[in-house]
Amino acid sequence: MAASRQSRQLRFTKMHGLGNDFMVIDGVTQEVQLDQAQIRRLADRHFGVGFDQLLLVEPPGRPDVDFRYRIFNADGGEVEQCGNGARCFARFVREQGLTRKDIIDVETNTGLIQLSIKPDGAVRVDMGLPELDPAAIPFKAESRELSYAVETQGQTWTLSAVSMGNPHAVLVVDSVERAPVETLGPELESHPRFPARVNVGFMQVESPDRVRLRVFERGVGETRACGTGACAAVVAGRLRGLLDERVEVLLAGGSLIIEWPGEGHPVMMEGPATTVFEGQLWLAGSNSRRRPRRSGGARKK
Ligand SMILES: N[C@H](CCC[C@H](N)C(=O)O)C(=O)O
Repeated sequence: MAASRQSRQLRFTKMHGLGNDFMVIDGVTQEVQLDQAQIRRLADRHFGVGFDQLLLVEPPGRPDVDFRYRIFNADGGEVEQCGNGARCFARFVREQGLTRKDIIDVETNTGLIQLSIKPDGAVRVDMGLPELDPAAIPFKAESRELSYAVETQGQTWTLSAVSMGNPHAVLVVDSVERAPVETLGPELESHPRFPARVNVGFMQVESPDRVRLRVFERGVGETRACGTGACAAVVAGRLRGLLDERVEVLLAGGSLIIEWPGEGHPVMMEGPATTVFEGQLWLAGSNSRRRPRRSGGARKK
């Protein structure tokens, strides 16, 4: 029977990690059904809420984790990982009373990550092992190299290719201010050698323990910060012998601490997560059952 179309409400929280901003939705106590077109409209900074990514918190799909966490870019596409989002996720599930844990195990589309909420409110994330095999990034290359020559705009660009669950191209530049982010970013984002498209990082090495980074994100454009981009940049820089094990990554929205001992070890990321406001969405849609709220929070009529 065709469900009657009536508006339905969805609670959400607006958050950011160093200015990379998110709409976070609790899909544990609410039933969430959003299609790509709805996500794109919600991402619009004039007709919707406005965000770089939408983060959807879901119940775990396996007994050894606390939650599942899904990520959608502003263009509506679901992606594998989001570093700044992971930190905001940790803060969100605590603030919403969905957990009381300080160490949270989370399932994402590319595997498990572990989030640790520190007493000062910073969140430390084990982002897992970087992937450097071109086929797994994915990136079209004959063999694995420290860097690759990629042709576009009639020029040859030298870049590293790294996956943190999501694909990243990293270019070393003399100055992030002068880097061709607006033109080269979109060219490389959809370059045919990256079959799943790619996030494009422009890294200026100030010293072995401090870099500046701008990222043109897949499915979004340039963001104020990119957590997986910071991880990928440090991996690329270390492999090229430019960086120490612990690096401060300076982004437009602030700085992250990234630590990577080397191959065979996970990349650790530490940084802030900020809650900005809570809101209520009115969505035209079919009847929907609201999942019973967890104990202790009967909704007032
Ligand atoms: N645009 C990315 C997802 C978000 C990554 C970024 N916001 C982060 O903090 O890691 C991609 O398409 O893979």
